[in-house]
Amino acid sequence: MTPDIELRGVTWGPAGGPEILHDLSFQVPRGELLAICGANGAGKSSLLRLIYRFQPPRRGTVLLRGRDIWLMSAPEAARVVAAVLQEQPTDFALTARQIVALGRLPHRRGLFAGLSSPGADDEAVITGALVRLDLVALADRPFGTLSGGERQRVMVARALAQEPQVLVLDEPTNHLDIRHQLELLALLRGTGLTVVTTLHDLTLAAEHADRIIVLRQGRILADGPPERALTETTLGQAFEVRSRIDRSGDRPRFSFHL
Ligand SMILES: Nc1ncnc2c1ncn2[C@@H]1O[C@H](COP(=O)(O)OP(=O)(O)OP(=O)(O)O)[C@@H](O)[C@H]1O
Repeated sequence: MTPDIELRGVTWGPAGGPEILHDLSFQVPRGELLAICGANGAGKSSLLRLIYRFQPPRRGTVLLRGRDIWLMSAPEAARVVAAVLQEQPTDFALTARQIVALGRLPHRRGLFAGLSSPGADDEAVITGALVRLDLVALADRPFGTLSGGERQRVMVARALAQEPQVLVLDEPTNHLDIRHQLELLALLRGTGLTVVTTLHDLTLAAEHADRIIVLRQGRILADGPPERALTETTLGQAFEVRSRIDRSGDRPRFSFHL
């Protein structure tokens, strides 16, 4: 089966700046939950921006379900891939429901598509996303009055309302308390969608990801199931710390030292 995402020899750097991502190649099969881990500045967010069609590679190709993402229109790509980013919208006066409704825009057709109000089908999808993220009681609250964790859940609901096949998330557990972190990862798993997410929390990544790519200075240092990708050696190289992994229990326990 064609992988949902494929990078072929992808290199990226900002215009006029140095190369940040170097010759990356990998595939993400349908339904896989892939976590991208690595130190600050390793290139994780830059990599995600290539996958949700925000920035084109300098060299190489990003394919979405076998098609070059830059040969797709922006709405076409947005019907396949939705992103939950660290930056949140600044239109604080919109209600949670209105923000989630923005997820329907790529599905509207016609000249004034963006201006028309949602139809009955859209409303059902929007309500479904609010229910899944436990936001019904907050649906009519202005976004600006919500807590950081509540806002984060609204952004995930907006992405689900987009009805994508691929979800890309940048540190989605930031701002979430432990219960909501676990719920979010269970929810991501339960969607059956292809998920690519950055995660700083290695315990969460080890427990919930099918596969982990460890990035170091814009290169793939390790790529495989958690127990193969997260080893004392790779973690030592990726984060420049001494690490110990205790695998005696039913889940790995990580400890780190300078
Ligand atoms: N548009 C840009 N212009 C200049 N430098 C950039 C740009 N985007 C990213 N960089 C640089 O590329 C490197 C990788 O950044 P990126 O945000 O991808 O790292 P990251 O792994 O997501 O880090 P963090 O864990 O801190 O979020 C950093 O040194 C960053 O300053």
